[in-house]
Amino acid sequence: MLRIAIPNKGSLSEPATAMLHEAGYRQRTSGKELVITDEENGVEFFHLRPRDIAVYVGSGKLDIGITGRDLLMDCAAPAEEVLPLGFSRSVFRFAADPGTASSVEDLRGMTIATSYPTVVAKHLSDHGVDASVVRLEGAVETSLQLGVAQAIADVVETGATLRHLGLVTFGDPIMESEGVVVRPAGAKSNEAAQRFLRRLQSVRVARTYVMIDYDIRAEDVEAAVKFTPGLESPTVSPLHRAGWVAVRAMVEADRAQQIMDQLEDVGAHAILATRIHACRV
Ligand SMILES: Nc1ncnc2c1ncn2[C@@H]1O[C@H](COP(=O)(O)OP(=O)(O)OP(=O)(O)O)[C@@H](O)[C@H]1O
Ligand SMILES: O=P(O)(O)OC[C@H]1O[C@H](OP(=O)(O)OP(=O)(O)O)[C@H](O)[C@@H]1O
Ligand SMILES: [Mg+2]
Repeated sequence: MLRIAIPNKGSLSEPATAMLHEAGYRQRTSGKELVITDEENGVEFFHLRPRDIAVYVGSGKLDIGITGRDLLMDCAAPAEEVLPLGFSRSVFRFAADPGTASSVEDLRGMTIATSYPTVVAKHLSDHGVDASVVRLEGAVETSLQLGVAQAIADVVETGATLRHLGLVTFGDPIMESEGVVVRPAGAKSNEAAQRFLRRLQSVRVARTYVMIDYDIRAEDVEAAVKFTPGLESPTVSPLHRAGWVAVRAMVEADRAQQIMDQLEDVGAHAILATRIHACRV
């Protein structure tokens, strides 16, 4: 059985579970189930704290984990990212009261509060900045008001928390993160692990593309397929109505509306965009 760690709570939990469900794996029905066996797929899921996942995987106790790239970096366990998953995206940044600092160099001699002390210490040392790092579990922004630190380094998703407190970010982003699949560093590839990765990859592709179908006069098809070249080549089939064809091709979901406008302009009719539930390409 493939033993896989998945986040039991927090920002990663719900999107990770949704992706695994789409990939055809049985998921827990109650938040209290900590270990789930999916006999049919030969997989056992362990619901663990996101911060602990790379530690378990790095120690070799579990074969695979889903966690955040920033959490992986912060725990410094011998685990490595093998597949980015595209959800729980965030940017990790310095922030402070306006006027405190404008670059990482300005932090020399200051105290920085963060829940990711390893990531911050490495960034400071990479920039040759000598500063203190205080580790806090959460609500890191409040440490400024309470005088525990002069600056913070924290996850910024929408920026609403910082705006609410009148804080500003400064310096280059420390890192960009998203949900990732991790394996023990240097782990040998095996068929079960590869199959799991292929399934998740197929969900990513299915989410990235939509299927576009349209009807068009045969003489206009060359103009239209320029906008819908497909992954290999679009499917063009004859229609019962003489002189007309139907075209089918995958396009990037975030460009679908723009492409539909272009297809209309070259004479396409009955243009449909359909979500792809699963795919192997
Ligand atoms: N708004 C956000 N707040 C916190 N983490 C976020 C956010 N958006 C994305 N993430 C990512 O989620 C992971 C952190 O998840 P984690 O469960 O440890 O913290 P959390 O979602 O803040 O939950 P909690 O604060 O309840 O522990 C990191 O990889 C982080 O980059
Ligand atoms: O940019 P935003 O969309 O405002 O999101 C970022 C905020 O969300 C997280 O806090 P969380 O709510 O997880 O509380 P915590 O600090 O206790 O972890 C993070 O630590 C920031 O404070
Ligand atoms: Mg949090």
